[in-house]
Amino acid sequence: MDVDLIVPMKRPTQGKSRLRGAVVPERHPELVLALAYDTLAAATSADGVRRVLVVAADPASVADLVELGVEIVAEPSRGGLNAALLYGEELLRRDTPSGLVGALQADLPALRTEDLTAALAEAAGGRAFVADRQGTGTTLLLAAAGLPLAPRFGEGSARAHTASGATPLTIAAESLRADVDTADDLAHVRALGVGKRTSTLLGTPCVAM
Ligand SMILES: Nc1nc2c(ncn2[C@@H]2O[C@H](COP(=O)(O)OP(=O)(O)OP(=O)(O)O)[C@@H](O)[C@H]2O)c(=O)[nH]1
Ligand SMILES: C=C(OP(=O)(O)O)C(=O)O
Repeated sequence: MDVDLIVPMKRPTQGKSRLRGAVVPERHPELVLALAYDTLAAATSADGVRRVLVVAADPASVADLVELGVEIVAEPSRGGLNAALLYGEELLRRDTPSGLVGALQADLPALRTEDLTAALAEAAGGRAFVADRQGTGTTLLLAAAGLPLAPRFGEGSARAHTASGATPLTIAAESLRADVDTADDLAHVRALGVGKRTSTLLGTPCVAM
């Protein structure tokens, strides 16, 4: 069964504050959008992914992403990241009550379709997550078919997801663990090879998808 993914996004002017200074200040929102664009370009092309729903603090500011075939909805209130994910889950479940849903971070610009597909295969319909390369955060959380996602994103989310009974996936999936929060993370994904938008913005070689 294919998965429907929820991708949360703040306003690009406000997101990725730890990355400020990586590009000149007026291009910061463009960088945040480029990271998301490349993440979603891979996610929408991956085998095993059916729908991608972006839950945005400000849909107009991320409207460019529509050309990738994603749907964009406004988060209902300022409840934070997990509230935005729960809202996305509610919408997806309304359409497909017994389907598979997952939450994917929007800051994985080196994401390769095969890493995402491999993670979905290892999860095999169970509640599972992929920790970031530091082992503390979460880049992908998958619900068991028809059961709650129960997102616990935020600091130390890998531990919180384990404590809540989710299975940590063990595949290498390097590109799926390479989230970009800091300048060090950005250097890491540049070495792995980022997608087209981020590559063009930063002037690095592009990953072959
Ligand atoms: N819709 C929505 N998305 C959020 C919210 N908080 C965080 N996100 C998104 O969740 C993802 C993970 O958040 P972080 O990796 O901490 O990113 P961030 O908050 O932009 O980064 P920092 O400012 O450096 O903490 C990013 O894609 C954010 O845009 C929220 O309140 N609403
Ligand atoms: C919100 C999270 O993202 P980050 O650690 O990238 O801020 C998380 O990993 O739960």
